[in-house]
Amino acid sequence: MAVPLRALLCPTQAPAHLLLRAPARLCLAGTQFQYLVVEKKGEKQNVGVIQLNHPKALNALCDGLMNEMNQALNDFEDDPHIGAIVITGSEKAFAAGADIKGDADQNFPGMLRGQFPCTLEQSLSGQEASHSSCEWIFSGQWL
Ligand SMILES: C/C=C/C(=O)SCCNC(=O)CCNC(=O)[C@H](O)C(C)(C)COP(=O)(O)OP(=O)(O)OC[C@H]1O[C@@H](n2cnc3c(N)ncnc32)[C@H](O)[C@@H]1OP(=O)(O)O
Repeated sequence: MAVPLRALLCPTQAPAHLLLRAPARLCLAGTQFQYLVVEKKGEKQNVGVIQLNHPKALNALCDGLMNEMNQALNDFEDDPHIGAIVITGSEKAFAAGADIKGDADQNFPGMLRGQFPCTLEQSLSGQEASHSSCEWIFSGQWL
């Protein structure tokens, strides 16, 4: 017996109109995101939105967040349906910069000398070098 596709994707008893209107919250490539909310938005579902989601620490860029960001960016870049990627923050802050609590042995001069674990920067510069068809949009500002 054929199984409806929606039953495979959303095996819940929620009413159909809720299933259709619910945002497409993603676990890209099976990844569970702890520090990000990752969604496809837009009429054509072709805008990848990555929201930093560690508001208790003002979205400080800890290793976990940066690794997840790298994963989400790569997954969107590999998705031929995505034409733009938006990176946004929380209500209070976009991001408070490097995680100065998690990396207790880090200090500002050290970070500036290049010890900052900036996988995002690596990812962005890598994408620039590739033939990416995505536009990048950052929403918000650093504190
Ligand atoms: C190469 C790159 C280098 C860099 O990025 S250097 C920059 C590093 N960032 C900073 O130095 C900013 C440090 N944070 C602050 O100065 C202040 O925050 C703000 C002015 C941004 C905001 O102040 P307020 O509105 O009073 O918030 P709050 O109570 O200080 O912070 C709320 C919670 O967020 C945690 N937090 C804030 N910034 C960071 C951070 N950068 N790394 C880790 N945690 C951070 C705090 O500790 C606290 O949490 P809790 O309530 O549990 O104590």
